[in-house]
Amino acid sequence: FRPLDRWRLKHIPGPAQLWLVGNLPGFAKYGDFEFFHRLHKQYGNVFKVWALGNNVVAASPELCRQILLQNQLRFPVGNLFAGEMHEFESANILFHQKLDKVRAMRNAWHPMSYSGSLENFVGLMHRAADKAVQRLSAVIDSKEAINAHMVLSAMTIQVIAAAAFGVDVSDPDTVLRELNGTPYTVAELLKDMRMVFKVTNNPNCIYTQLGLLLPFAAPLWRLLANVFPNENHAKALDLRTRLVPFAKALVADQTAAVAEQDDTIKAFQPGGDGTKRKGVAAGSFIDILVRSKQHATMSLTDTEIANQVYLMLLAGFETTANALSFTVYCLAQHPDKAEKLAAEIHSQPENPDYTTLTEGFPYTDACIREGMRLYPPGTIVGRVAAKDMDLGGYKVPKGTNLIGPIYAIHHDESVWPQAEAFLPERHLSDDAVGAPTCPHAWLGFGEGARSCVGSRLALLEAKLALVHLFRNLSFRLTPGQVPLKLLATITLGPKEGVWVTVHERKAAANLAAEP
Ligand code: HEM
Repeated sequence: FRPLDRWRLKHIPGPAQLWLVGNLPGFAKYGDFEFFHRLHKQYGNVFKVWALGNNVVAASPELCRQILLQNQLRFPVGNLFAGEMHEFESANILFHQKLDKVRAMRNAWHPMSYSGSLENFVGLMHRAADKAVQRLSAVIDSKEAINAHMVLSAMTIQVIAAAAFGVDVSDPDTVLRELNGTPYTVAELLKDMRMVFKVTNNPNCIYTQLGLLLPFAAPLWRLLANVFPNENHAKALDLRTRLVPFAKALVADQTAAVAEQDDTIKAFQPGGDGTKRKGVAAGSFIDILVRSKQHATMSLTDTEIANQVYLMLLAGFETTANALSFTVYCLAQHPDKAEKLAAEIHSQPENPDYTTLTEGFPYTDACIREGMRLYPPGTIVGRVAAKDMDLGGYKVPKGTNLIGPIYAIHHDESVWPQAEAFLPERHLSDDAVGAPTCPHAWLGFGEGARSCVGSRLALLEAKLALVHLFRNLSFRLTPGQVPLKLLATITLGPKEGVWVTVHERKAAANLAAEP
């Protein structure tokens, strides 16, 4: 495929490529994160690799930053949906190919990260974290192990559902709306949200692979996917038939409410009684986006708004749950660090407000950053070269796919001394053991004009959850989880969960002393 591109990259080192499948066997054998890590050790900071196209990899912090700051578009991905869903799918910011539209979408996301907006979510996060603590406490001091990853996913899914839709999701039986003549409940919404992640751009789906490999032939893949849908595509379509109309209906309601300047709406009214208007909570993401329509630089269509909300569900819960679970895993392995964390938590008020949370928990922050360094939920970032560029002395032509291998950079001994050790202190001082040898070495949320728009929300939620979890509880890993089995799909997650026994914190010192 694309022999001319291959020829133009022939001066760049890289592993031998097999006919037709290139380096795909390496990805299949190791997973992308580990494969890039190995190639980095073998070929240095710039190398090429063939995975559904030619890619050049920038594997040092400086070069990775260079590709992220100089280029703004990601690789195109074929749109596999037809009709109304085609239009919906085209509004996805991740792989949009028009920069002015991408900027308008990002402008619309920004208010969600303002302190005032985040402050609004703190109460909701406290309640969700309390619930997670209750679920974990149910097995205190019993021999029963619990999958912390499941509990934490349930927590982040609740927070994102409420933050995105402004919907109260505390009662699973609440009917949110009539959709296609049948009631759509909170339980179904949460189930669909879990499914969104599994079926969207699923790398194991043949049509997704074809769309990545040959995006210009998207009409053909679309035709095949719709005439001969495989299981993944059928599920992706099925859940869109509920989530997309649901998001669109809320957008329409809120548009009408904002037009009427009806700021009295405070909560979603399930079913409606004819006198109360349905609506979403003020300050929720839908509300923020709908209000952004009044500004020319942010203006999005209703379909584009619905797609951003849909993406918030996709990007917003699994990533945060994985980051948190990895941090809990590391802390369970290192009781001394967990003690230090608990000491910081006890030095602060029990239910800290937004300002205390952002300013008063440096060690908690450092634990999350260190968990995300060792196990970054986003293992790679991608861009397309906007023009010919010099990358570490190699000429890279315009249009080349560029990859920043976050996991490989985070595990590079020359950048992070004692790279495999869990050392939160390295994020607190330049003199600490294990402090990075160069700036910008931590890339958990990407960098530059396309970096993660949800990073502040994610960090706030993760921090607040740790504060609740480690105030009164401590965790021990059940045997057989070191090293942790990992699963790399769209994100990096724990393959079989993170299984722990749960104990009251006062018992932690004794536990640490146990063999
Ligand atoms: C710990 C949790 C999270 C991690 C590790 C994470 C990681 C990332 C990474 C690595 C990128 C790509 C950045 C780049 O290309 O430079 C990204 C993009 C993005 N993230 Fe996150 N993310 C997290 C949470 C969230 C949350 C909570 C939301 C939404 C509320 C979100 C929404 C997005 C969006 C919309 C983009 C695309 C931005 C664009 O295309 O311009 N993420 N994220």
